[in-house]
Amino acid sequence: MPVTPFNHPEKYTYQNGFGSYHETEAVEGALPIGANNPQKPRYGLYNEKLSGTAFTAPRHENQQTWLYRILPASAHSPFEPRESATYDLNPGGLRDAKWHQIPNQLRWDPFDMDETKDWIHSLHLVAGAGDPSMKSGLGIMIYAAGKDMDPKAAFYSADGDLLIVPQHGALDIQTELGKILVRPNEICIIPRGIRHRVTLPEGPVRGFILELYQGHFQLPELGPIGSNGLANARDFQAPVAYFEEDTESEHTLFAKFSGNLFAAKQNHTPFDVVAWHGNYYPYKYDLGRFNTIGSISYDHPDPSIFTVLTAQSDHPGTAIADFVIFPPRWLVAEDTFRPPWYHRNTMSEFMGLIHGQYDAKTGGGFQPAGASLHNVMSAHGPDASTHEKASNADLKPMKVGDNSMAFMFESSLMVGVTEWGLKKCNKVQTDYNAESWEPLKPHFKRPAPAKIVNGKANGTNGSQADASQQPHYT
Ligand SMILES: O=C(O)Cc1cc(O)ccc1O
Ligand SMILES: [Fe+2]
Repeated sequence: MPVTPFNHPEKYTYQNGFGSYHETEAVEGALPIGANNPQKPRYGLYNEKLSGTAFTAPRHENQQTWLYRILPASAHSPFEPRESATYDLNPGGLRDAKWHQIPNQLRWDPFDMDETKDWIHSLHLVAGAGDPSMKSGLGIMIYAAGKDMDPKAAFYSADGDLLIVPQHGALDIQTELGKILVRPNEICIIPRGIRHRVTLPEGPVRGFILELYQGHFQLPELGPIGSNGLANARDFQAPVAYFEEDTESEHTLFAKFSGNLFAAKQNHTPFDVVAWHGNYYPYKYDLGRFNTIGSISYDHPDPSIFTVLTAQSDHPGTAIADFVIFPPRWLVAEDTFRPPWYHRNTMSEFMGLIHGQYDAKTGGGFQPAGASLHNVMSAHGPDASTHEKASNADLKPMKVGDNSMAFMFESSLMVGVTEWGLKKCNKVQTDYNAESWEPLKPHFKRPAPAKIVNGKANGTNGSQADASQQPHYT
């Protein structure tokens, strides 16, 4: 049987654990013992440190990795601007990527595939907040590509950590620290600065990216849930060291720096790390492993119970970005309107659909590869057809989201939309409100007049007055 990317015994090998200190060597003995930067590293390698946090970041936040490589990352020509007339992922608005702050609920039809693009050129900034040059905020991008990156090219973003959410097609990501294969229903994080090359072993790809301009993702606190649940630490996978040996041919190193593209030349492969140890590395996670927790009595809980990863602001519990999923799950709540409630939020909510159907939007307008944005205090909730179904449903235990996966990038920041996201992509639905909420009918029926005295039923505090109105469970 020929060795393909999918049956090669060693091509995708991972080490498990979130935030773990990992060490890995592709050549036995390449990792120094009891030291980080020996005078003469084994096998003539160079020592190099990659810092993902300030040197003096507190120990529990500190992230760095030591690399043992054939040539240092600095061995390249000066960077030159590339595609400066067209490439713009800069939210500062050099050309057309300025944030438009608008209160409208927005929804996008599925974003198009674009088979003419490679990974680097496939990125489109749709929305976000803040500024990578200030290391503040986040960017939300769409990618759609059909071409492998050049075999002699590598790319990194200096702007932030890339949380990649594939919607279609597999990404074979060769990173400096090893190889990762990511498919839809999995996610991958490539931290700031890590050089990578993306090829497409199963054809065209499309998906979503949250670029975190500040901080790093962590697992959410579990509180009373206890020591297991939601995304379990052992299910996060980091690659093992894997290197190429090419110190002759010309390579191009692309950098996204403050949203602009630059390129430099070097006459050796950037993927020459023979061994590494540390806690700053790319990793992947299979969303199918999420341990979903929900109400087993009554009421619809906050969606924070579905948080996979969170990047906290300086105010604990308030996120710059939460990555939340809506996986297949059982709904059993009694006397409950089971879909999400009608809602206004001080946080902004950008949602996307990977596949299937989202339980708050059964009207058909929220489609796989499509997205929606409910910004700070923009009112939203189930569409009219969902409300109609859910308020009359027989409340048997019911599985929702079978073969489905929606997600949310939730942020405490007001999220602006770029010119591309608003206009150029040509995907914004004009009938979102008209289809979703404007058809909602009033169902209010005033109780018999005798019961109302000064706005209070029977002259007492209305809400608790009539115990027969309260739910009771047997
Ligand atoms: O708006 C949405 O669909 C996301 C969402 C889901 C949920 O279960 C509760 C609140 C919420 O904002
Ligand atoms: Fe919401």
